[in-house]
Amino acid sequence: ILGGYEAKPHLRPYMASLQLDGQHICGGFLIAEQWVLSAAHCTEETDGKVFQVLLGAHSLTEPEPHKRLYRVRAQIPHPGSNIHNNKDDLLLLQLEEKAELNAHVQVLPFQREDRDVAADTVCEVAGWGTISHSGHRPDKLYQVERPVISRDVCNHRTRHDRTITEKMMCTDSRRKDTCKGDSGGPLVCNGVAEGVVTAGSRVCGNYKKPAIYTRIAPYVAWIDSVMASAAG
Ligand SMILES: O=C(O)c1[nH]c2ccc(F)cc2c1NC(=O)[C@H]1C[C@@H]1c1ccccc1
Repeated sequence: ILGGYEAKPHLRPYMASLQLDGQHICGGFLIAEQWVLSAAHCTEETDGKVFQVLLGAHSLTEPEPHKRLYRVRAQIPHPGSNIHNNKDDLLLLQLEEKAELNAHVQVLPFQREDRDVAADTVCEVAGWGTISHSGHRPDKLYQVERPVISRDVCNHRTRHDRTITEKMMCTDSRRKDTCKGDSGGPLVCNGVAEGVVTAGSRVCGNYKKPAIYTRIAPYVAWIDSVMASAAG
């Protein structure tokens, strides 16, 4: 998160850190007791290794009550996701067991109505991604507020030049922005997850390259069917 600030501990009890060998790789969030939603690109370069999911954390390293690392039973990338573009950049992770819900571990509702969030709506995004252009990796969760920008503005040839589909949305990236390591986390507007930070490599904090999110509402049928089919 660039240009943001340290989050109040445990006010975002849905936040997940996807880890490999104890290292934060991407964000994610709890959408059901046994399911985390993240970004499919985060599984590239992991050569088939399965993530572990840290829930209930504020600090990545310090011992905290209710902080717990969960094993993952299944990782299901959206079938349309691929390494060449940001399309269908979603990943569902089924935890080995139902997460123990408490004040620090909670599910975040996601938008089920497929309608664009109005431009200028101020949403919030949090993560353990880089907090400086030099790539400093924080130990604590950071957050920032960002206004939604219209798809037409985001698709301008000087911005993302017609690559933003109706299944994506954008936020202004002038100074305050998401960055590497924040991918997979939720864009929260009025308390509801509307988007997932895309994990394609992207410059951060440059107003010419707005942040891109996969909108969740267009994928409700896929999410529900995967969760229903794998129900324990
Ligand atoms: O965050 C992303 O956009 C992104 N997209 C990817 C694609 C493949 C892939 F193998 C990884 C990623 C990845 N995450 C990262 O590189 C994480 C490791 C780096 C990081 C940054 C800040 C703080 C902690 C750790």
